[in-house]
Formats: sequence, structure tokens, C-alpha cells
Amino acid sequence: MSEPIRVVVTGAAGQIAYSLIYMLSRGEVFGYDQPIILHLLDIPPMMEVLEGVVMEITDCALPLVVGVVPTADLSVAFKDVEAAFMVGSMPRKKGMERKDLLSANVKIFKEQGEALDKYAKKDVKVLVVGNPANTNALMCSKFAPSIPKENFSAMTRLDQNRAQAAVANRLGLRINQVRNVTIWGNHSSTQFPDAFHASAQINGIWKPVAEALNNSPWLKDEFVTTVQNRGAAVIAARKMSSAMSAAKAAADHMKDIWHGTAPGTYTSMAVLSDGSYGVPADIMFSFPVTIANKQWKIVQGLSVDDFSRSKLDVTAKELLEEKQDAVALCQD
Ligand SMILES: NC(=O)C1=CN([C@@H]2O[C@H](COP(=O)(O)OP(=O)(O)OC[C@H]3O[C@@H](n4cnc5c(N)ncnc54)[C@H](O)[C@@H]3O)[C@@H](O)[C@H]2O)C=CC1
Ligand SMILES: O=C([O-])CC(=O)C(=O)O
Repeated sequence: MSEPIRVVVTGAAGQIAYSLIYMLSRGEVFGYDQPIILHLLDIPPMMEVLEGVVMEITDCALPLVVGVVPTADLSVAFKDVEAAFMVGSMPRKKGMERKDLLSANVKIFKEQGEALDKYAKKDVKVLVVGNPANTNALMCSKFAPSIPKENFSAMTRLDQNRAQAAVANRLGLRINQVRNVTIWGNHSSTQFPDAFHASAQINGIWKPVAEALNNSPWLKDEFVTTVQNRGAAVIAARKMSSAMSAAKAAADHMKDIWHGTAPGTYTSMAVLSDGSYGVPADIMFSFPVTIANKQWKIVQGLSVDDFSRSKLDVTAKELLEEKQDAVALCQD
């Protein structure tokens, strides 16, 4: 067995964490032979609830969990962590857009960025889940200057999983018979779910999804709007935002960082834009990436037609606006 690694989950008494902690503890992310020490951060009023979560972790009798550190203290939560799941923040309610959460949440990511900077390992991989995820991740990285900016990413994997499932359903295929569906831009209703570079395995042969669907207009209209609005649809039905699927996506995202993407496949995550595909630099924009040795690389050379260009521009514009608001909020 390897040495244990320290993994922090923030918002550990909340609903996403409740599913995520179990997935991490089972070995689904870091490996079935990788022991972990769980650092569980929440705010002081949630300590009693968190204590109940710790009891349940104990009662699960999980061989890979060799330590649990429940805390409301940032210096304890982030001490020597190698992976950080930044979940803790307010979720939206029916009728809100995710960017309406900026004023409530961005300062959490400023403060926790500073704590990561001080206490975490310098090679820590930081996944921001709390909304608005892209801009929170940007600000978190700005307040952690000693940690490489490439170590921060925000989650659009839930959108990708939704998009992949929608295409698979449409074609009557299993989920692993669809690959390389991409989410571009913001984890918001301006995101661009793109199946134009995706492939589907039909009768054993991989072919472009657009061809498999006979260039159906569905790919440009209903598919896009359904994925863009799926989070709101879950809130309308459940009266609470997605949690099990969000936890699964967070696990998928970090697993890909840890173990890399499979040959011939890529995944979507919001990372610091370097200007690829004409996207403004210095925003956290979701791109297709490949990952090896825990380093991501934006997939280059995918064709972007006028339809896709206009979608990329809309979501980039929203991220520039969010960034401006976030910078102002963090100056207060
Ligand atoms: N990127 C994505 O795809 C998704 C993002 N989300 C977002 O994830 C976040 C968490 O969602 P849920 O777990 O459903 O919410 P929740 O309300 O069930 O749990 C959030 C937890 O965070 C804690 N918290 C609040 N402020 C904190 C702070 N400063 N430090 C540490 N913990 C703090 C709360 O006490 C609570 O226990 C929300 O912002 C939600 O919008 C949700 C689904 C998908
Ligand atoms: O919609 C929300 O507010 C929660 C979320 O980010 C999602 O489900 O994608």
C-alpha cells in the first residue's frame, strides 16, 4: 500500500459531500490501493451535523480511510492536502442563475485560496465545484499565488456527463458508446454543449455523432438547451440542486486528473484560458483537454464554424463580466 494522501472536501456537511465522501473513500478516484486521510471542512454551525457524517464514515468500515479530520479551521483543513474538492458554498434556488450566487460565494473562494496558498502542498490539485464555479476558481487561484494556476480547475463534467447521456439516449446506445462530447465555456446557461466532434460506436464502428444522427437539427437546438438548463430542471423537480450526479462528476473530474485521459479521448474542464480558440485569456473557460502526468493540455485544432463561434463568444462574454464583478467584490 502507498503512503496515505490528504484530501480536503469543503462543504463537508452538505448534500454533494454526502455522496462524494463515499466515492472517495471507496477508492474510486485515487485508486483502490491508495489510502486517504479525509479533511472535512464546514462552518462552525454545521459541526454537529459534520460529527454525524464522521460517525457514518466510521460505520462504513472503509479500509482506505486511515484518518478523518473534521474541522471549521482553515489552517487545519488545508494543511498538507494534495487534492481539494471546493464544494462549500451556497447553492441556488429556483428562479436564480448561478451567477446570482457570486456575491454570496466568491469571498469564500478568496479566503480559501489564501488558505490553500499558506497550508496546502504546492502541487495540490484544486477542483472548484461551488457556483458560479468558473469565476470562483479564477478568484481562488488569484489568491493562491504560490500554487501554479494550472492546478486549479472548475467543474463542467456534470454538463459533459449530461450531454453524453443525452446523445447516448437519442441514439439508443450505452453511455460508453459515446465519446468526446465537449462543454465549452461557463458552467451556466450560456455554456455550449458540442457534439459535433463527438463519436458514437454503432455496430462496433466509431463514427461522428452528427453522421449517426443524419445531421439532425436536434444537435443545434434541443440538445443544447436541454443540457444548458438541466441544473434548473433538477431544481424544479427536486426542490434542491443536483447532488448525486454532481458528486459523481467531481469524482470523474479528479480521477481524470489523477490517472489521465484514455488514448483517443478527451474531457471537459474549466481551466485558465491561454487564448486558444480565440477565447480571451485569463478567464476559467471550459475546454476539451487531455491529461497525462496530472497535467492538462487543451485539445487543439477542432473546427469551429460560425454557429459554434457565436456560442463560444456569448459564454466568454459572460465570463468576462463575472470576472469584473468578482474582482470588485473581492476588493471590498
Ligand atoms: N459545478 C457544478 O456542476 C455544480 C455545482 N454545485 C454547487 O455546489 C455548491 C454546494 O452544493 P450543495 O452541496 O448542494 O449545497 P449544500 O447547501 O447542501 O452544502 C453546502 C455546504 O457548504 C457549507 N459551507 C457554506 N459556506 C462555507 C464555507 N465558507 N466554508 C466551508 N463550508 C461552507 C454549508 O454549511 C453546507 O454544509 C453550491 O454552490 C452548488 O450550486 C452544485 C451542483 C453542480
Ligand atoms: O443548477 C445548479 O444550481 C446546480 C448545478 O450547478 C447543476 O446542477 O449543474
